Amino acid sequence: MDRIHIRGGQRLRGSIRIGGAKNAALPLMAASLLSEETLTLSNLPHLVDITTMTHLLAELGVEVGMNGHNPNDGHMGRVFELTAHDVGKTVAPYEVVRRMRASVLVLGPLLARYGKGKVSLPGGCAIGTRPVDIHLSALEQMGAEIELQEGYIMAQAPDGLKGAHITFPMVSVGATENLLMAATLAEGETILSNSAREPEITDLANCLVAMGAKIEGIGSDTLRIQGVEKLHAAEYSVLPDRIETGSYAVAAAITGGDITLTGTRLDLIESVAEVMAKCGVNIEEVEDGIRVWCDGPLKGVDIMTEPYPAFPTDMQAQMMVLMTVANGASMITESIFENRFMHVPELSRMGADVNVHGRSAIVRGVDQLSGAPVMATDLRASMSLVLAGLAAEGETIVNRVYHLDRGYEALEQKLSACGAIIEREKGAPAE
Ligand SMILES: CC(=O)N[C@H]1[C@@H](OP(=O)(O)OP(=O)(O)OC[C@H]2O[C@@H](n3ccc(=O)[nH]c3=O)[C@H](O)[C@@H]2O)O[C@H](CO)[C@@H](O)[C@@H]1O
Ligand SMILES: C=C(OP(=O)(O)O)C(=O)O
Repeated sequence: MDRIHIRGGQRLRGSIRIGGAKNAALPLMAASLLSEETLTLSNLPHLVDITTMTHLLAELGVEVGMNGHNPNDGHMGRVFELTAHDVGKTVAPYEVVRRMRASVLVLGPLLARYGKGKVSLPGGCAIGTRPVDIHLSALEQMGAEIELQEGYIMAQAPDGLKGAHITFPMVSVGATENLLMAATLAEGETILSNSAREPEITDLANCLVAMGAKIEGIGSDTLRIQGVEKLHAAEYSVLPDRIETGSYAVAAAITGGDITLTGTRLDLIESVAEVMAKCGVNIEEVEDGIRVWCDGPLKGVDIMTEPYPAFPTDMQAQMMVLMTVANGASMITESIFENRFMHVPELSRMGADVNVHGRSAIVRGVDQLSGAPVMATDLRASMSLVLAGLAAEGETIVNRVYHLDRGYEALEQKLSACGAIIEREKGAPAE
């Protein structure tokens, strides 16, 4: 199992290229199941989750052509050509789904295209129970018959999916994506009210439109979809990763550094930039990206995670680390997931002063974090430990790096190019 060694205390300076968004790329790849023609996706990031989705799609009979980079794209990401010939394979097995919850996003497309799908229940994970009840009951409202058997979702719609007016009982990114994809090929009109509005959903909707789908209300919480008979070939470039952008923005701030993040956009991280500005961090838009620098003291700011456009839960752990070295106290409230403070005990081992009370954490800033061996528990918690390590005095060793590889491409290379002392130890003995 790999580990990451970091020697903290370097001011990071330089430039980091932001990759395509993992959380946009995964649904976009699933969307290839909706058409027998080729979906060409560019700016795909180099991540384990993308490999996992590739394996799942191959399992479902999708031909995946990997075409290297697109020189005209302006991005460094990979280009995949995904062709879902009409092979009718409809089983997403446990062995793949257990590695990545986003696998459940194949269910809507399978039902819409083939009228059936058998997808392993994803189960919970370190950050919460994460049920898929909202996905299932919404698909039922479109005429799907669904049973749970031996850990699998067995779904069928022998007469095809029918348009429906669905009001989601709570905002769910995955349920909005699954239903949006399903509705593109359903009979008649579907209205999705109380939809999630994350930029990754807008990206999916825009790609579906490029494939011939009829969607109105893109970017709003009400999506109106007129089902069509078939979708066709399209080419689409994945939007920049706003969470990778925010994470490296924190790296610049916490080290008193100055980093230009290229291939990304300020409007994607507005709520994060707002918090950072209140905290005393400088952020400005530059050509092809943003510049983040910090040359003064940091100030504690309160944060509440909520659905987009509010502050994203996927930036909560990283922002908490910034607060651990800011002046004063901050209250961080996590309203999306019930168990997303797993990084707190590890940060405390590095000298942070954080107290968790239910869904809120009180962070009291300290002068200096100190390096320690720590254990990563989930993707963003892992990044928070890397960020803490960059600011800490001495050496930090982050164990269980496989979480990071799900969501951060070339992490050590990107950070060391800005002066970080960071190294991966390959195949360290199991902890
Ligand atoms: C691959 C991907 O894009 N992952 C993102 C997606 O996850 P994901 O799509 O799983 O997150 P959701 O928006 O669905 O979850 C939000 C909340 O709704 C609950 N819920 C969700 C569905 C359901 O059927 N029943 C239910 O109770 C969840 O447990 C959670 O408490 O959005 C999250 C919230 O922005 C992000 O943290 C994840 O990084
Ligand atoms: C929680 C995340 O991902 P997933 O939904 O794939 O677990 C994340 O990207 O922070």
